[in-house]
Amino acid sequence: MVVFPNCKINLGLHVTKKREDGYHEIASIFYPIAWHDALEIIPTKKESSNIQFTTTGLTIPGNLNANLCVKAYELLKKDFPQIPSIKMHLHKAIPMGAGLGGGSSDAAAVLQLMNKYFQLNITNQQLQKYALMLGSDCPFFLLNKPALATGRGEILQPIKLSLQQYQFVLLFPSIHISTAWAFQQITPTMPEVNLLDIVEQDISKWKNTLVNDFEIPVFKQHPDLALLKNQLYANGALYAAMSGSGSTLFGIFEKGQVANVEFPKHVTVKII
Ligand SMILES: C[C@@](CO)(OP(=O)(O)O)[C@H](O)COP(=O)(O)OP(=O)(O)OC[C@H]1O[C@@H](n2ccc(N)nc2=O)[C@H](O)[C@@H]1O
Ligand SMILES: Nc1ncnc2c1ncn2[C@@H]1O[C@H](COP(=O)(O)OP(=O)(O)O)[C@@H](O)[C@H]1O
Repeated sequence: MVVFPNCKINLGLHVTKKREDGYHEIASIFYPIAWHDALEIIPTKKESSNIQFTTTGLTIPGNLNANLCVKAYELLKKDFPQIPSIKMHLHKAIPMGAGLGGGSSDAAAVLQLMNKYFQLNITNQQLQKYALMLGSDCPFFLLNKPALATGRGEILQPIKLSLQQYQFVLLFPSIHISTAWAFQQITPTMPEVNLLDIVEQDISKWKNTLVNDFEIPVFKQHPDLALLKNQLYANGALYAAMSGSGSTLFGIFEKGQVANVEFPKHVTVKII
C-alpha cells in the first residue's frame, strides 16, 4: 500500500512560553501544502529484523534506524505484537530541516497506514498520543486540515481557511535549521494579536500583522533568507514569510502572477 505524505507551512508563529519539560508553548496556524513524499508498506515473511527500511530521493541525515518512519513502526509494534514484519520504502522529496514538517508527516502516515492495513482499531485520540511521542508537529498531519495549533503544537482547532484561489511559491535555500537550536534563540512572549482574527482579514493585511517569531533569530544567522523573503514581495507576493523554524520561505501569489518570477539558482523552487 502506497501513500503520499504532504508537508505544511505555518501562517504566523508565536513562541509564547517555555515549559518545565523543556518544550515550548506555541500558537500557529498550520496549513497543509501539496508537496509530497511517497511511502510504501509491504508485509513480509519474518526475517532477521521486524522492519526492512529503504529510502530513495533526497538523502536523509542520520542513521536509518533513527528515521521517524522506523520509530513509528516500532512504537506501534511494542503495543501490538500481532503486527507482522514489513518492508517499508520512503521516497523523500520534501526538504528536511526546512520548517515543512516532512519527517513528522511521514511518521503520521506510518501510524495511519499501519492502523488501517493491520486493522489495529486504534482510536483517533490514541493515534494523536502516539503521534505526539514522535514529534510536536506529528498530530497535525493526522488531521491535515487548516488549524490553529497551541500547546506543543498538538492542541488543534480546525479553522475555515481556504487559500485555494492562490498559488504558493516555496523557496528552499538548502540551509538546514535545527528546530531545537531555533527554539533556544527565542525569549517567549505572549502576542498582543490574535492569529484567528488576522487570518479572517483580507490577505493584503497580513504583511503587517502576521508574524513568525523565528524570523528574527534565523534571519540574523542567515541574512540571505531575509533577502529571499524580500524577493518574494518584490515579485508580487501578497504575503511572504518563513515557515516554522526555517529555512523555507513561502510566498502567496495571485494565480498567473508566478510565471515571471525568477529566483537564485541554488534555491529549490516549488510552485503549488
Ligand atoms: C517549529 C515547528 C512549528 O511547526 O515546526 P518545524 O519548523 O520544525 O517544521 C514545530 O513546533 C516543531 O515541531 P517538531 O519538528 O515536530 O519538533 P520536535 O521533534 O517535537 O522537537 C524538536 C526540538 O524542538 C524543540 N521544541 C519543539 C516543539 C516545541 N513546541 N517546543 C520545543 O521546544 C525541543 O527542543 C525539541 O527537542
Ligand atoms: N522520515 C524523515 N524525513 C525527514 N527527516 C527525518 C525523517 N526521519 C528522521 N528525520 C530527521 O529529522 C530531521 C528534521 O526533518 P524534518 O522533519 O523534515 O524537518 P522540519 O521539521 O524542520 O521540516 C532531519 O534532518 C532528519 O535527521
